[in-house]
Amino acid sequence: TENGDSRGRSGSLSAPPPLLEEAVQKIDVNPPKGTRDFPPEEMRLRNWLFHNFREVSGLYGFEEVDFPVLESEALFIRKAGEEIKDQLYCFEDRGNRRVALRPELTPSLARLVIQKGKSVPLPLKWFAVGQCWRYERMTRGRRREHYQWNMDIIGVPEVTAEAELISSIVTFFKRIGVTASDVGFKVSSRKVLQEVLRCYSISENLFGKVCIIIDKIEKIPMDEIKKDLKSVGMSEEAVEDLLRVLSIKSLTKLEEILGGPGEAVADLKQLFSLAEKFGYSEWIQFDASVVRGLAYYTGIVFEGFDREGKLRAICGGGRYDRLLSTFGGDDIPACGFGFGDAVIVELLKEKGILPELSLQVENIVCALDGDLQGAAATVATILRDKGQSVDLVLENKPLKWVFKRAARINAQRLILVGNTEWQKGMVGVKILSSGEQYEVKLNELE
Ligand SMILES: CC(=O)Nc1cnc2ccccc2c1
Repeated sequence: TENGDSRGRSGSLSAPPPLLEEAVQKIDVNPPKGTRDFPPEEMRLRNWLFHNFREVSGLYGFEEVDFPVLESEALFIRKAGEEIKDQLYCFEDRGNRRVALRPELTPSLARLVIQKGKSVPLPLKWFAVGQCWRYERMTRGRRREHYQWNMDIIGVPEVTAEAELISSIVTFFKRIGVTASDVGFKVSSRKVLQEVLRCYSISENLFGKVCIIIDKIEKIPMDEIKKDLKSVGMSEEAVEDLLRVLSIKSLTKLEEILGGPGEAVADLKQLFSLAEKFGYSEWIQFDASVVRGLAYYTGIVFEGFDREGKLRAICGGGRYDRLLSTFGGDDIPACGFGFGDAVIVELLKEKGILPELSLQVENIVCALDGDLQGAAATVATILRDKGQSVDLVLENKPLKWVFKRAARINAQRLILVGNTEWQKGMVGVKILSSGEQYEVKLNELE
């Protein structure tokens, strides 16, 4: 304040405290249920994770895209009974439009591909990192938002696309110190399911529903799975046969049971041979029980799991060749994956390999007395113009306070602007790690 009194306007005894227009009731300083704030430490970890997402995407030649968090509800209305649909964070906006906070990114990506149409030559390799939402009854105390890294290849029907995507996730894991003994990928194909259902002449439109029921195999009791499968129209025999096929863990066995080489086995054989060439064979295994909980997958599906079996799926994805056509687009083949920001952090904590990320400022600059505040600002600007980070002390503080702050912000150097030095066009420098102290001409400071 003008009179230099740091007590603020109502400091002086004469004037009464300013009347508040309305009594401000204490607001809840916590974020809404199921959501998170990102204070500096958490934000450093999130930035580190997203930086690795982006670096890997770049290594694979993918381009970043983004979409609104708010989408038309119609994008996510699917009739296969997915959990993601009955947890849709949807509402009617002031224009009476049915809208939703996106629960996943793939439908938005499909919408953008169709919108771009012929103007973007295929194949497309796009990635996105975006916040996704769900409205869960808080009974389960689970989060209502998380960030997902998605990578998608649009316009490639061959299994080389899925092999490339899995390779990119392996690269990501290796970058952050996660190995093939920590995690693996269970890989299967929904064509396995298709071939079994076809033997029982079960209609295609049941396909999505059956997948969603099977995805719950490890989450609900087996007799409930059987009941659900019968309730969508499968016979006792069909259910038994399907469950037997789903327990298969070897491709050779699968080929026997399916009575010969079909598309499913051919795709999977090609994927496993490509995995060999990419050098990630030890990371993947065939597991017929993997179907994933999204109705639109049509072929290869995969999910990253922790080998100790303590955590939920780390990531998941697969081929979705029909999604674009269900949105009225052309019949364009596509595949992709989603990688959430929650389980991976739990895994890193479990493995004790969370990165040490601290704030690192190169300089802290402070004026040794009040009338040198301007000079300190000049010094800060000189350093900043050279690309050096500076924490400029903005008030008249005792040196003890400055040293304490320098330690807290992990400053490498303390630049002291004092009268005697300033008169000679110099500043004091103290290297905080070694304690070494010297004076330097302002124009020689680098
Ligand atoms: C472990 C976790 O936080 N999962 C999570 C959290 N929020 C979501 C929000 C939308 C869709 C899926 C979600 C999944």
